[in-house]
Amino acid sequence: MTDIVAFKNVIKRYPGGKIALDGVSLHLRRGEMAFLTGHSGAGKSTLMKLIGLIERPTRGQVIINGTNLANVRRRQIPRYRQRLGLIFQNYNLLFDRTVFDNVALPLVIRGLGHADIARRVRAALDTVGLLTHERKFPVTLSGGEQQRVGIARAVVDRPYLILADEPTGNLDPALSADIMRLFTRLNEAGTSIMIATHAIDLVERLGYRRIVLDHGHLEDG
Ligand SMILES: Nc1ncnc2c1ncn2[C@@H]1O[C@H](COP(=O)(O)OP(=O)(O)OP(=O)(O)O)[C@@H](O)[C@H]1O
Repeated sequence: MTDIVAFKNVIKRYPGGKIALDGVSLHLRRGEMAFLTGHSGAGKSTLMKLIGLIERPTRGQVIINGTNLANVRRRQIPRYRQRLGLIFQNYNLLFDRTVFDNVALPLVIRGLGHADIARRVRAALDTVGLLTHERKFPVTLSGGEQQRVGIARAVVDRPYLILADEPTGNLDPALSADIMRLFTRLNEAGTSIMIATHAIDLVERLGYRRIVLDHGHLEDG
């Protein structure tokens, strides 16, 4: 089983009638990194939401790491999501907690011991280059640093798949390039990654696979 993500003829129709994905079949192989691009409204976020079980497909199958998501019941969703690294444009950090506590959150929820948490949080902060910032509060960090805290939190529990929706949407080109390099390194360390982005120039420079959506249809992939 080499696919980490498999979509089989997936249709997503929102209440109200909008068809956001119209018969999408795609595969992301274990260890692969790919960029999801396409015009605004093409269906990128919808595709990500189906993987994150934030939405369910109207028809078709979504199979993640060998699990058909149709078989994941509502009460099992938090546990399912624990092994995904979800990264968003607006970082979703807790501003009343330190960098360390933000990154530690998934491990605290999972009930790990203090020593284990400290070791893993520091390893994740080291990966994103923020080891010296662990006692700071997010508000004192730049946008790029805040996004790196979000990435550290997403990778701290060793996800098998990182899903990033517009991770550089609020960053200038230099910081965006930094964040993309960070994803490249995480991928080289073995994590499968899918990144939805409008930053076509960056994607082209990096030379990874592009999955292109156009009005809910797949162009390539
Ligand atoms: N909850 C919803 N209810 C109804 N329609 C929705 C909902 N979410 C998205 N849509 C519609 O589905 C289509 C695809 O939206 P989606 O957010 O997946 O696109 P996108 O490619 O991520 O766009 P963007 O690049 O602007 O974020 C759009 O027409 C959008 O208006």
